[in-house]
Amino acid sequence: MLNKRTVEDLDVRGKKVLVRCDFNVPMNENGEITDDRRIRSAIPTIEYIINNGGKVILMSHLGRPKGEPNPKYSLEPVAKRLSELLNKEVIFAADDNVVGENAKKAVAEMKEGDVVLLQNTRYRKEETKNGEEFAKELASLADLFVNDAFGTAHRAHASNVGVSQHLPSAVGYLVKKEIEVMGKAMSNPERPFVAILGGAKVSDKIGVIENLLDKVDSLLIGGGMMFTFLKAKGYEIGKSLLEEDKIELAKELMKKAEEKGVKLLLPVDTVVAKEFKNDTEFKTVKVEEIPADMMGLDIGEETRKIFAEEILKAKTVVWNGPMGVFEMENFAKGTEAIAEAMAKSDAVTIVGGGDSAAAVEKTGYNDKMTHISTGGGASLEFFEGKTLPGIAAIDDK
Ligand SMILES: Nc1ncnc2c1ncn2[C@@H]1O[C@H](COP(=O)(O)OP(=O)(O)O)[C@@H](O)[C@H]1O
Ligand SMILES: O=C(OP(=O)(O)O)[C@H](O)COP(=O)(O)O
Repeated sequence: MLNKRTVEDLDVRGKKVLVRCDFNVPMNENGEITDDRRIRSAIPTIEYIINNGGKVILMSHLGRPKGEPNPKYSLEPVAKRLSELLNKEVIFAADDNVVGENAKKAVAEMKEGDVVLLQNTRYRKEETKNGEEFAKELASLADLFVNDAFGTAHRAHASNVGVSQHLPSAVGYLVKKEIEVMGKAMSNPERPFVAILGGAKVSDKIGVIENLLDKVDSLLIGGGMMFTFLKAKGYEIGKSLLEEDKIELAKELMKKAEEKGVKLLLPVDTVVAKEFKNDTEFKTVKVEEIPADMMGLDIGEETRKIFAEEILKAKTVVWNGPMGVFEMENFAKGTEAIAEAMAKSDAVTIVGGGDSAAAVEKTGYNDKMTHISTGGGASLEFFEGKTLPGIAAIDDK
């Protein structure tokens, strides 16, 4: 059980409550939100504070704008969507400095039940460095702090960890639910236990494999993650995604898997494309035969079968990271096949991550999963058994 104060332990009436959410939602090239699960998941905490006479000041990051204001990463579309979902006005305090004149004025004018959303916290370079000054600026806006950003709980940044040091703090309903549901599933997982890793954040996530090897029976690797491993095996991977400085680590991990008797399955075939777009020349090739001028954007048909068989034998399955560039129809089949196999299996099935959750939603198999987590990297680190800094920083009960 989570030994942290929750929003219900705070007296929010008449108070300004700063709430850290993870509104890092997938968007298309037109800046439209393609999956609003992370926004919907924040509603219970926001409504609790509104209904109990508090003032809600929301903050989040979106994407990786590298410490500079960039309209591409503005939270304005999130403010609009949230306003529709809450059926009330969400005041968007658009400040390039995050805590600037607009934000201060909007907060000063708040009445009980009002909701203000600050601009993307990653517009400030101090955010990802957990800068003390920025944390104090954020804290100065409010009386209380609630962390409900489960998807960001594996980061120690100013807007989750830093700010918590300057205000009485609690976790929100989403963080509580995620920890309780996944904690239960992971406390004594039924075996075989299969983990599936893919996606594009290769250097961020390859590190979790070491600890996962102590927990799982099989590890299936697809998505952008697969090519660093294939390169480590000595294959040519053409123009596919590669983390050059992780090749050695990939070699060590394959060796460790063998020593520990964990089945580490890599794709045997891949869908390669001329360009990173849907309407381009593409074909399926064996992983030994990736052409130099093409890039792998999905797992192939043979791999889908092998992975599905492994999933159907499992009693517990955790998955983070799409198997291919599922946003493009021609490269979505691998991801669909994994979702389908998980939906058919009678195992405990947990999917995590902003894009993975969106991918599962797109397949329509979302209702067949045991749990869809809002966190990808966060849920992986939780499965590893690591302490999540964003949760550890919150006041104990
Ligand atoms: N082979 C690939 N090459 C490039 N990008 C890929 C590949 N396979 C998957 N991706 C991309 O990975 C992204 C999701 O990765 P990630 O952020 O790690 O997952 P999540 O958000 O679920 O945690 C998707 O946008 C998808 O297009
Ligand atoms: O989308 C997120 O993580 P995820 O892709 O692992 O689910 C979180 O919002 C964290 O974002 P970050 O990986 O840029 O720190």
